[in-house]
Amino acid sequence: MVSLTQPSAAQHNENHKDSKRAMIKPPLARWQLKLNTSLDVRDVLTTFFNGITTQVPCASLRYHNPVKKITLELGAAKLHSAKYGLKASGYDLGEIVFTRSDQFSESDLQQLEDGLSAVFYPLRNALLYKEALDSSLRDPLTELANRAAFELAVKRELGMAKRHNQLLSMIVIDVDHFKAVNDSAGHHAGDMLLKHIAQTLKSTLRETDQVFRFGGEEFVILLANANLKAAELVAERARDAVEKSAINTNKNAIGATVSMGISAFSAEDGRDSLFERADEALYLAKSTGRNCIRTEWDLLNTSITTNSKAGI
Ligand SMILES: Nc1nc2c(ncn2[C@@H]2O[C@H](COP(=O)(O)OP(=O)(O)OP(=O)(O)O)[C@@H](O)[C@H]2O)c(=O)[nH]1
Repeated sequence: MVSLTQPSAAQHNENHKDSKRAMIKPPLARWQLKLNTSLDVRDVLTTFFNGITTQVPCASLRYHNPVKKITLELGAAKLHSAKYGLKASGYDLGEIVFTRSDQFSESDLQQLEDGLSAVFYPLRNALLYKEALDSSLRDPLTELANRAAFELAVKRELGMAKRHNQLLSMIVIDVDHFKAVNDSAGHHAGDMLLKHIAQTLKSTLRETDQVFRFGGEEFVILLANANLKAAELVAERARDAVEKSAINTNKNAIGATVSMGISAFSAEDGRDSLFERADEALYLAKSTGRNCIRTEWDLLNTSITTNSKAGI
């Protein structure tokens, strides 16, 4: 049984509950049938919004789910609103607010409620699917996006960079002498340190920068709209933060340093060439002292033969 709560029923009065409901349900409208054809939250809500506005004219729909951190706005908000909390059998799906210029009548509100009953399960399924998708793209130890997420992101970012002639930089990061941490402090401490490094890296980045656990003790950062110089500044901030931080175990504090290699997108680049140059620069950083940053420019000035370290 779906229950719709109205946390701040802008104008909805409880009396409508007394109004007689039709005993025989009308056949489902075409848009209601379509609700089950997508598992994308925005698609489901867009289908719902387009459908419900054919029955109850609305200027906008705002969906807010604080638990899943989703806020969607369809249309442009107007003065009058009707707000519903979506809850059923243990599921709290957040809230939906409809707005328009003139007040909603009792019969409008009734139709909105009927429509919300139809969208509840399609929306729940889309949220569950998103959750499953998100978890398959997240590394459980560090909670960073994982390698599969990296492959999707790099494809998307390269496409954007090519289409719109935008800048894109890649930073490949490897923890220095990490094997020694495992060997001396144990795997559990190693895991805690990796988790800590992941969070330290993330904390030095902007919301729009993307950091991934590429594998083992390797991370990758993708910086949209950043050239090599800008990426170097970001990398130096992250390197410095890792060097200065440590975790406390029962016995002592354990710290680490990281080495980094950077490449910047150019028109002829694909995923592999961009990654290879960053990876070669990382190898150069490893072979010239560690705890430092090298860029693809540095590769031009060195005669060191590079072997791919992080691999593809
Ligand atoms: N605890 C822990 N260790 C990991 C994990 N993934 C990879 N490792 C370890 O990371 C270590 C990487 O060692 P190496 O590739 O030899 O490199 P390194 O010791 O960091 O040395 P350099 O990269 O040359 O500075 C190995 O001992 C792996 O077992 C993990 O999830 N947890």
